Amino acid sequence: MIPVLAMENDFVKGLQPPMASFSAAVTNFSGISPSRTSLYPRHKLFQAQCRPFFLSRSSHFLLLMKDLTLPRRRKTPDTTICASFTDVTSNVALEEKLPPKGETWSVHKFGGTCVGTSQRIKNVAEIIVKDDSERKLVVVSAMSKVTDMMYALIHKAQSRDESYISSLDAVLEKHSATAHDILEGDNLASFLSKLQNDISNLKAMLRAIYIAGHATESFTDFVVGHGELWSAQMLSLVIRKNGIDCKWMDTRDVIIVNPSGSNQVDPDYLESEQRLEKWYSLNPCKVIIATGFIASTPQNIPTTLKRDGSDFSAAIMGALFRARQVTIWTDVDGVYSADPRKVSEAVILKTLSYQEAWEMSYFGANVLHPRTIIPVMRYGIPIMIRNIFNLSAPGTKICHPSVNDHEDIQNLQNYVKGFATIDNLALVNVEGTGMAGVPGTASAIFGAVKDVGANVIMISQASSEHSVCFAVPEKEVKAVAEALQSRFRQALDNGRLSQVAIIPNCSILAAVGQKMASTPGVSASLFNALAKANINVRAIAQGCSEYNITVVVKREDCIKALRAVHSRFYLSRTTISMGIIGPGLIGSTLLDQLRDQASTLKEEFNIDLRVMGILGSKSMLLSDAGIDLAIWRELREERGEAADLEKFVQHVHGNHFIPNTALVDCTADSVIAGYYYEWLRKGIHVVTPNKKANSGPLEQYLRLRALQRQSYTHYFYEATVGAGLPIVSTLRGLLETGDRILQIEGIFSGTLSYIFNNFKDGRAFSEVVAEAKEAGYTEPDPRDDLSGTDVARKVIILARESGLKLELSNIPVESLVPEPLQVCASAQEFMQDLPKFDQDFTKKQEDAENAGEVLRYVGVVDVINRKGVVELRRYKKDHPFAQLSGSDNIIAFTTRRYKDQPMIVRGPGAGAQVTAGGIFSDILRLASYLGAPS
Ligand SMILES: NC(=O)C1=CN([C@@H]2O[C@H](COP(=O)(O)OP(=O)(O)OC[C@H]3O[C@@H](n4cnc5c(N)ncnc54)[C@H](OP(=O)(O)O)[C@@H]3O)[C@@H](O)[C@H]2O)C=CC1
Ligand SMILES: N[C@@H](CC=O)C(=O)O
Ligand code: NA
Repeated sequence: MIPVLAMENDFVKGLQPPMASFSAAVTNFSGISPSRTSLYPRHKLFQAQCRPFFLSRSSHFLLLMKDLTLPRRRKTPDTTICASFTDVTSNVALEEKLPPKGETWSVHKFGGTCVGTSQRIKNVAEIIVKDDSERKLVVVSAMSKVTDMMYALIHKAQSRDESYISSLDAVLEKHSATAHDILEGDNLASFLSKLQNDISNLKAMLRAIYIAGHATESFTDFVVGHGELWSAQMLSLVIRKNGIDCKWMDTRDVIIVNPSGSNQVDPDYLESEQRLEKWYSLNPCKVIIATGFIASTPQNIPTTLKRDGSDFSAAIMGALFRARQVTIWTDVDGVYSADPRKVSEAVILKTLSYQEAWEMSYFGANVLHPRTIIPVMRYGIPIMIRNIFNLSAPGTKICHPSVNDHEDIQNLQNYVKGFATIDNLALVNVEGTGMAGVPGTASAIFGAVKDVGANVIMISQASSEHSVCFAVPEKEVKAVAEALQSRFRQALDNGRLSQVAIIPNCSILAAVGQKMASTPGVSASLFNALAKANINVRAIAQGCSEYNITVVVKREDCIKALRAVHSRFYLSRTTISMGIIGPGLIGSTLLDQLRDQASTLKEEFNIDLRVMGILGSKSMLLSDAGIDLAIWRELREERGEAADLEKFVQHVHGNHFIPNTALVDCTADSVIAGYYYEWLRKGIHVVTPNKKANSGPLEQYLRLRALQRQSYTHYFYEATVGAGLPIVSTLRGLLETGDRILQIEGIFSGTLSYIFNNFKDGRAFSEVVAEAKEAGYTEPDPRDDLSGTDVARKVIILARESGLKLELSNIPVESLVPEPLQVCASAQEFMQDLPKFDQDFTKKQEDAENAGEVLRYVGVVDVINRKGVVELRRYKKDHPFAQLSGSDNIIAFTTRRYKDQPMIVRGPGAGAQVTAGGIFSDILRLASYLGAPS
């Protein structure tokens, strides 16, 4: 029995060749006789030429027939027609060899890019060969671009473009070159011969299409499916070369589908299963390389699985084999929580439920097409999305959610998996009092929409029933509006409907997640994030499916909205947008420390610090996603712009996607310090080593601290005293736990400590000062250290912290700056002239030395007497203050609890590393206040 399967009726346009000749031609060729004799009785077949154009177990034949009865003036289809047949009669006695029961099969699908080059085909083979733990069915797509090339052949042929011939040569060349790269000997020869044969058949078929000026759907499907046939054969030969028991499968022999609506097909599982059993009985093996994308109709006409066909093939095979797992190999690490081109923080999702994957793909995320999920979902077979170019990435697993997935209510990511958007939409709002309580209104509205063939993407109706609002693609909205105007003309005229309004330029933002909609707080967080980003929501829809909340926003707001909601659910609560002001010695050291520690903080503590801007006195560098701190200096050189404090602050804080902002002031500038109040009021946290704010005018200081206490905005300044030493925090700890400070006495200047620790053995004072400056201990202007001002500032900071209301001017300070140098115009001039006074300092030092004492520059906060003092004192050599070295600070807290023995903190109190470390630990303190784990 030979059913004639593919006589293309529309192609031959009613042409009816005499069956006798037709039949004879077929019989002649293959020794098989057609069963239907009623075909083409009116026409005379002039010439029939049959040859197999693809040989598999089902042989397809190409029949070129010249029909003499066609009127001469008709150019198309001229005198040649085509038909394809499938021989399903050669009923070879089948041994019942089914895919072995009890054996685990896994299904793998490799897309076009995975088999795009010879090397990639080898890589795929390696992945398959390496793991022999289970039997595998491997679905392959055509090599990348080949399917497009094949469609182009059809297009060219039917548009009578002769270049289809050279394009076909290119197809041949591509596959032949690949085969030469990966195959050898008999394998190569047999593949090339099949390839050559296919190409000459295709040439004949394309010629027919060229003549006809038309290609039917099944002809097209037949031609385009060749890419898969060739890639599957090549891959199977490479795998067999590795000694693996491997066969290739033309899935047109196995997967049977029925057309189901526009550009869709439904698999016939029962029939496919039977065909698989038959196929396997003839081809038992451990590894099957199957063609993706192509299938047959129940009448054995070649067809395709349409869009995303190879994924669908894999899913169908997964279901037919009851596979342990279906792995879709692609070129991305998995499914992202949002489009990574729009949201740089998008993350790869570890798991998705089938429904979530479904929803995400509906909204355009690069996930499996919903229909590819259905076959495997039925059997609960997990789908893995893996990156063939990054085998270390675990990928995304699509499966039934585990019961534990929803236990952790705190972790909102369990509820909202991802976000997706659809652009170019318009909202239609049908409004009027006449709609309420009138059955059939919705039906009339959507009936009118259906009549113009528009696709309704989202619907929302308030329970007051006064308006129905829905979204349609922008390009369809005009027709929809006209249809509604016409359908409701009367209602609009008599006022039952007040308007049919169109809101153009809209986008949909969808949040997708299992149980999201039924979990308290999730939608609140979503809308809160949108509100914070100042995004107006035009319409809302939440299906009862609970997997999706959809909002409509203005198109220009869409990416901003997407980023805002994504950050809300995916960024750590301790993501901080930071602006570093003053990339001098301390600021640049801090940036380098941040660079070195950022990934550890993110991975281990979930603290995500993003430097969004660096501001110097002349130039600044801004970034939207965070400056690459490995190259911040180069970037500043290349892309720096003129410094603008207002723009800088707006940039760092104006980013709605990052929940927290911190400005880190590493200048010594009192003007910058003057902004702290305003920043704190805006909710910007401030961290600084700059002493100017806390030692400035008392009133300003008190205002600042009062604001800090009232708000949840934080202000940290540990490095202002003792650099990285825990001085401010120690004092706070004492005070907050109810201790009473009596006195704080210490060496507060790293510079002066260094100078007096090293000013001995006949060394010149000026030389040691230069050393301290060089070591980075001094203030930007070293006179601030030598004058005692810097120490006085520290004394004031601690005094105020202890509750004393003192001004800087209340602290008597013994300056070490020689009187004549107090008027020097610059720090440089001061350093130049300082040697002139070396003798005076040497004298002081020798006097102390002769008395068995050392010079130490100390500061004292006398809390009992509510005063402070800064002076050069002499201490016996066995005094703790005499034991210091380097830039050591030493601070003794005498308190009610530490009265007999003061609490002492000692260690290096100046220098770039320790100071930047102190600022860094303030930043981390801020992160922990914001909720970072301890
Ligand atoms: N050195 C130390 O051991 C310690 C220092 N500190 C404090 O750290 C701070 C920084 O000191 P250090 O790094 O040594 O000083 P530097 O002079 O090396 O750096 C100061 C930086 O601030 C920048 N700057 C100054 N004014 C402004 C402004 N208005 N806007 C933007 N940027 C400005 C400067 O920019 P530009 O270069 O363009 O002029 C420079 O980059 C000081 O407040 C100091 O008291 C605290 C504890 C210890
Ligand atoms: N210049 C200061 C630096 C720290 O505040 C010092 O020397 O202590
Ligand atoms: Na400190």
